[in-house]
Amino acid sequence: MSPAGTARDRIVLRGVRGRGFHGVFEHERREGQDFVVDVELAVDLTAAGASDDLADTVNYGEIGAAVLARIEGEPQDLVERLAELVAADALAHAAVDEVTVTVHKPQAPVGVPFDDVLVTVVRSRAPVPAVVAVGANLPWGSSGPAETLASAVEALGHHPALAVEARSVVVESDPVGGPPDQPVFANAVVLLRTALSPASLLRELHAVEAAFDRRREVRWGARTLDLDLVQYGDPGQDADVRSASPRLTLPHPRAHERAFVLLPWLDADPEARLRTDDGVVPVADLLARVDTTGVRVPPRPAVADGPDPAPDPDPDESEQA
Ligand SMILES: Nc1ncnc2c1ncn2[C@@H]1O[C@H](COP(=O)(O)OP(=O)(O)OP(=O)(O)O)[C@@H](O)[C@H]1O
Ligand SMILES: Nc1nc2c(c(=O)[nH]1)N=C(CO)CN2
Repeated sequence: MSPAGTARDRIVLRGVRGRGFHGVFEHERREGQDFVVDVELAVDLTAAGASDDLADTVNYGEIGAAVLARIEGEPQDLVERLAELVAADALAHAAVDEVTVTVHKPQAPVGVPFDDVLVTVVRSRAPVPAVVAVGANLPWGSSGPAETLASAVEALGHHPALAVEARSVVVESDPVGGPPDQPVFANAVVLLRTALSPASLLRELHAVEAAFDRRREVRWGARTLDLDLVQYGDPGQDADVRSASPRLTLPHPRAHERAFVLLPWLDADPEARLRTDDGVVPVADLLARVDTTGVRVPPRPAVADGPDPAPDPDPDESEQA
């Protein structure tokens, strides 16, 4: 059974054939032979089925071209290695949750009559860090925005495919953009770890929004809950996913200029870094560049109960003394 949140739909490309120079023996490296590759991708096809838009799925032509480039590319000793490289290429697509790759080597030097020799690898994603910005400025039932954020983070923590690693302080922030006269926002940032693909993670975030009655009527309008995927993967290791698709843009295109994201993010992770047009920049530096006047951090609760502080001297009495 697929792990929770992992796509059950499939895109299958069979029999991509090319001449390669992979193999352990010198004559294989010199003369080359045919390699045939099958690829099966686990991708959620719901959005593409509804929109009829190629941007909502994985283009099998791109997958085929990448497979052929690997077959014809740098020679590897083992078909296992070739399969591993094809699998890694497929998992670089933001919509792919899992991949199964079979490499056939029908002219392999087996030494006996045979039909085919093949290896199959099944690869899913290793868990990676992801950063989610949460916001709310409408009540949800009897719950105020800050309470809703706490419940939403709890819901994320209960998801079997998500681990909540840290959560920030909840800040109060003046609305940025959107219709005038909106209520103030509660904003926070959550650090997750997940093996879901970016596309599946966004789908699960949307499901949590829907559970809190999120409605999309006006751009940047008031909302009971908003969950934005700010970053997927670690840019410090050059291992973050970049995507220009309007359905899922990564990193989030406005995070670097939003004090209501940067300030709580720095609270949750003082070492945080974000990829921007200027490269990978510490969030502390980005925060220093933006206007933070509309974002208010609640006072920290006292560490321990102690005696009440001495009252301020009454100014009238001091004057009389
Ligand atoms: N990184 C991302 N995180 C969340 N949604 C994204 C992202 N990139 C693209 N989107 C798309 O943006 C669309 C609008 O999302 P949403 O209604 O949450 O926007 P918003 O929160 O009002 O505005 P903003 O994107 O400026 O935060 C969604 O349908 C989603 O597919
Ligand atoms: N203060 C504040 N302003 C916003 C927010 C938000 O979460 N907080 N979200 C927006 C769209 O996501 C637009 N404007």
